[in-house]
Order: sequence, then structure tokens, then C-alpha cells
Amino acid sequence: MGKITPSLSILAVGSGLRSEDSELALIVHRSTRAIDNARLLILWHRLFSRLASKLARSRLTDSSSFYQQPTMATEETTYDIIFAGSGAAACVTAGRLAAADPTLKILVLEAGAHTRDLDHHVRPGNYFSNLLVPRDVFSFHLGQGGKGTNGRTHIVPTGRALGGGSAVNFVMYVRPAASDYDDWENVHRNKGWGSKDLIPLLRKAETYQPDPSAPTHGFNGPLKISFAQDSHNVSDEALRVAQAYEKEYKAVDDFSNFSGDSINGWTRLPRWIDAKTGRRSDTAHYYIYNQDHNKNLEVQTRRKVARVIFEGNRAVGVEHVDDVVGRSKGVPESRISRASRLVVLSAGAFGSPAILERSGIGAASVLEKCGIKQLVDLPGVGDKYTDHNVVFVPYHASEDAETMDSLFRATPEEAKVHSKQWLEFGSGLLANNGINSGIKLRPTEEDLKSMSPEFDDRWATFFANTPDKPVMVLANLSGYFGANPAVPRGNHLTAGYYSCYPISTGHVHITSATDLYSHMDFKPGFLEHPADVAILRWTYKRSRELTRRMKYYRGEVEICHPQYPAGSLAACNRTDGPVDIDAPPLAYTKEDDDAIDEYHRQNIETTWHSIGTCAMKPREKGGVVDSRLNVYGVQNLKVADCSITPSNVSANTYSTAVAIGEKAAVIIAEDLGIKGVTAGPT
Ligand SMILES: Cc1cc2nc3c(=O)[nH]c(=O)nc-3n(C[C@H](O)[C@H](O)[C@H](O)COP(=O)(O)OP(=O)(O)OC[C@H]3O[C@@H](n4cnc5c(N)ncnc54)[C@H](O)[C@@H]3O)c2cc1C
Repeated sequence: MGKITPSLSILAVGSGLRSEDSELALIVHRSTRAIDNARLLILWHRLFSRLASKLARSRLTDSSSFYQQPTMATEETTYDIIFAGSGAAACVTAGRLAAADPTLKILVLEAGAHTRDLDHHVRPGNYFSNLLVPRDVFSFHLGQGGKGTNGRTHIVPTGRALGGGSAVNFVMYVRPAASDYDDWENVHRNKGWGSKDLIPLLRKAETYQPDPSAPTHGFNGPLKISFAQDSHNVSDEALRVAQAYEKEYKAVDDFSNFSGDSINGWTRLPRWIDAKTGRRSDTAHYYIYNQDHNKNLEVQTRRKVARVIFEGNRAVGVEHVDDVVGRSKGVPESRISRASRLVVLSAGAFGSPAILERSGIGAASVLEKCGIKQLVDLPGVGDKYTDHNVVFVPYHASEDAETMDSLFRATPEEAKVHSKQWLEFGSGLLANNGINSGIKLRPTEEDLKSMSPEFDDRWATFFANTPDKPVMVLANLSGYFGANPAVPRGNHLTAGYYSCYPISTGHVHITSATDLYSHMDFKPGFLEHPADVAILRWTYKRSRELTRRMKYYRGEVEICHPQYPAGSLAACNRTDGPVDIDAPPLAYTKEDDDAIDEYHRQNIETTWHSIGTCAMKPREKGGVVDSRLNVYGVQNLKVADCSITPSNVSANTYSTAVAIGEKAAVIIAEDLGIKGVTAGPT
């Protein structure tokens, strides 16, 4: 088991880990309520060290049973449709179907808890403290280190609450390239899944407050998108510097308009926030909670789905257990709920393949190890785990910089001020995410030379002929977005960047037929290809040149940058101000480049964009579902969440989850003869 570093992505412990780990986390949580977040970080650091050694001792084996065998299960009501997992996509699909036909009996089962009107879900700025404090709103997936990241262990969180990731994510609104969806249709042979089909559905889902009449955006959908009420001065400065320094790059109004023209254009970044209320635009509130009147739409939270029940090869229901009892190592009551028309797996990129495998659908080698009788041989289940690779690189900022630091590391008194402002006006740092401006980057000829030879082949075979595909997304963030307690308090700027289409992928499989809480055999597969490392090096240098020209810049946070060799001209510095806009770029030697690569191997983490583990592809190509979302080899069983993505998208993945949710509603309505689910805005 590799080293665990205190990076942002592992900043929480709880539901996905064993109960004793959660208890450990709770002790820290309880004992730190009265102190500020800086002290909290130190305690977390200690907790992680303990956890790392506990996890290192744990084995990936079937240790105990958390649910009773199917014969012991009690039977429940019969529904028309059952959703197993109710995250970002599922709430959209279930909500649309329920609204179209209120007589449909729909059961939504969710392992996490309700989110309705809870501050830590509806206030967007809480996303950071949700990761800090173990509120039980995440599942944590422990990934084996690989050679790409020096054998480091990775912990990949996913949302665990009604609304899933949409209830806890960073509210970054980014849409992919049109060609990403066109690849789904043309390369992976999924008729009806091209950009011409999905863009109208995305328009239907949203109200784009910055400009409701903008082409490709929506004007009366349930999810509100805005620039948030308050902008930070560092945001305007980042855009000013970008244009003054990188004169060949333009400014664009919107890089999420599916136009190739927005590539290499700097823009302000919109967020999944309603500017009028300052609330998060999650799918639970805007597709499910607004349908209280519909008693046929039944939501059961804290229910973990174990497996699908089949009669022959026809799915007729699911077996599920009390999630709270299960995690406390009790033996929860097992229940079977029956579905007369359809079972939909929508438990995300970890949950859906796990349910399939526990139900006997997957690779023989995986099922045999767990003693599960195979129902359908589908080697693609849990395969090709895909993510983006992100890093947040911090810089010191001057006192007049407006940043999220005073919220992220707030004392209880400071926190009260932010809460009051949000409550009274729906504004302030809690109505923001501090992720202000960004660019979708493609390299120039000159840039390509700097990445040669590692990136040559990838460029030629994947990017060169698809001009709307960016290589990286780079964003300017206000504040320190990390968890290293050694980083001093004060204001910070951060350059955050992720690679849009990393070549290396991983896998995720169950390790037990009966223990729903055993760690999965999960390999994220980060940075195993040299091309994936070369593009990070290029982006690091570029973002550093921009940041050190911003008037708020006060030097690099040295401990969070590459450790350059002694005497390096690229060494990090604390300074009193920026360099001149026309200052020459820093010169990097081969040794400096090696230090940057090592830095990325040590620091790259999940972008929380887990996708691809039940791919919608032809069966012979490793597919798990067809283009009607039907699981191959069985009947009445579909998958509808980000696990079905057949190839990566050049964007944060909530948009794609919404597109999949809307498309699934259209498909299910067509299949079941339900009227009133439209394929675009009305
Ligand atoms: C910390 C974080 C930050 C992110 N930031 C952004 C961002 O800023 N912008 C963006 O666009 N995207 C972001 N994302 C990604 C985005 O939220 C996800 O891509 C999206 O939520 C995936 O949707 P989904 O429906 O596939 O799965 P999820 O939303 O993960 O939903 C799956 C649901 O199924 C439940 N479940 C799992 N197993 C079971 C089971 N056995 N039984 C019952 N229920 C089960 C889970 O609890 C969960 O609620 C972020 C994600 C995270 C975790």
C-alpha cells in the first residue's frame, strides 16, 4: 500500500470506509467543532496517517456478511420502475418520468441520506468543508497505486446522498466538445447519442441566467446556471493578464457553447448556482423534491442495493439493505422490492458495476473469485475506469486579493458572517466556488515541440484532426484548494488544471459477493502513459507564467510546487509583487523538467470524474449496455448514469450526467409507451 498524501481529494473519511474508520473520523470531527479549519487540517493529517497504516493492513477479501441471503429477505410492494442509486443522473430520469405520468409507481433507492434544504448541500461554498468534515455525504474508493503515481494510494470520493455528486460537487459548469458526443454516436455506434441529440436535452435541463437566449443554452429548464452574484478581483486580473501576456489567445464569452471557436479562449466561468438565491443547482431539489404531490414517486434513502433479482434472465426487482445498520457491522434486514416493468441501475461508476457483478453479470474471472454464479459473461463490467487527472498549484497572494481562504479556513466567528450573508442575500463566499476563469487549451506548434516526443503520437492520432477537442482545461482559482497544514494562512491564488483525455485507464471490481462494504479491487490507472505526463508539464509552466504576472501574486507556495534541484533558475520564491508582463519566461533545464514530472506523479489526483465502467458500446468491443441502455444478455435491466460513457469528455462530468439522465428518460418513455417526455426544450 502506498503513501497517502494530504491532498484535497482524500479529505474526508466515512461512509465508504469500514465503520471503525468512520468512528475514528468522528472522534476527530467531534473534538474539532470548536476550532478553526487550520487546526482541523492538522488533525486530519494525523488521521490520514493512521488510516494509511490501517488500510495497508486491511486485505481485499470477503471478511463478513452484511446482508442476509436472499431467501431470508422480506418482499415488498411491486413498482413499475425501480432506480438503484439516486445520483445526478437518476434524479433527472426518475423525475422526468414521474412528472410525465404521475400514475407510474416509481421507487428510488439511495444509499445516502436526504439532502433537502440542508445547508451543507444547498450552499455551494460548502463543497470544501464537506470534504474536510466527515458528514457522511461521500463514499470513498480506495485505489491501488500504479507506476504512474509512484505506487501512491488514491482515494476517490463519490457523492453519497440524494442527488449524488450533484449535491456535493464543486458546481463548476463546463460542457464538453460536440465531437465527444459525436464519437459516442459514430465511433461507438450509439445511434441517437450524438451532439445533435444531446444538446437539445442539455438545453431542456437548464436556465442559463447569463444569457438565456444564447444558442445551445436553455432558458426555462429546472437547473439554474450563473456567474454567481459576486466576482472576485483576482478573476478580472487573471483575465487581464491572460490577454496582455498571451496575445495570440482570445477572450470568449462562453467556452461551453459546443463551438470549436471557443478553444484557446479565456472566459469567465459560470457555475451550477442560481444567482437569485445563491443555491446549488442539484438534481434532487429540481427534479425530485419539487414533486411532493406525487405519492407514486417513492424515495427510500439509506437503502443500499445489493443485487438485481432475476426470473430466468428477466430482471424483476432488487434486493436492498439498511445502509446505516450495514455500516455499523450489524446484520440489516434484507428486503426485496419488485419491478414489473424495469430495473434501472444508476449507482454511478462504482455502484453500478458492483451491483451487476453481485448479480452475476461480469467477467468470469471476477465472479469466480467471489464465488458468484455467472448469469451473463460481460467482461466489460468494471473495466476501463476513466477519470481526468487534476492538480491544484498554489501561490501566495496579497492581502487585497479577494479569495475563498477566509471561508475555507474560517474560524467559527468568520463562518457566522458568511452564513448570515448567504441567508439574508443569497450572496457572499458561500454562494460562490472561487473557480473564476478558465480556458480549454490546445497546444500551438511551438508547444508541441516542447512536448515531443512523448506527446507526438497522441497528438497525431487523436487530436490533430479534431479541432474542437482541448488537451487541457486550466482554471484560475481564488484561494488555497488543498489540505496541507503546513501551508500558511492568508490569501492564495491557485492554478487548477486537468487533462481532458488521459490515455491510461483503470478498473473497478467487487471483492465479495456478500460484503457490500468490502474495499473494491480498484485501480485508477493514473499517469501510466508518458504522454499524460508531458501535457501536465506543459500546463504547469504555462499557468505559472500567467500567475506570476498577476498583481496579487506574492510567490509560489514552495512546498506545493516541484522540488527543483539546487541552483535551478526555475526555483520557487516568495516575493513582494509580480514580474513585469514582458519579463522573459522562466528557463527550465532537463533536471527541472524531471522535477515537474515527479511533482505530478506525487500530486496528481482524481478530478472526481469517475466514468466509463459499464460502457455503452457494441458487446464485442467490451460494451455492457446497448444504445437503448439495455444490459446485454438480460431483459428489463438498464444502466443510466456516468458509468455508461463509452469514451471520455473534455469537461467536468455533471453536464454529461444530466445529459444521460435526460436521454434515459426519453428512451424509457419510448420503451414503455409513456407520453410527455420531450427530446428538447418545450
Ligand atoms: C467532490 C466532487 C466534485 C465534483 N465537482 C464537479 C464539478 O464542479 N462540476 C462537474 O461538472 N462535475 C463535478 N463532479 C462530478 C459529478 O458530480 C459526477 O460526474 C456526477 O455526479 C455523476 O453522476 P452519476 O449519476 O453517474 O453518479 P452519482 O452522482 O455519483 O450518483 C450515484 C448515486 O448512487 C448511490 N449508490 C451507489 N451505490 C449504491 C447502491 N449499491 N445502492 C444504492 N445507492 C447507491 C450513491 O450514493 C450516489 O448517490 C464532482 C464530483 C465529486 C464527487
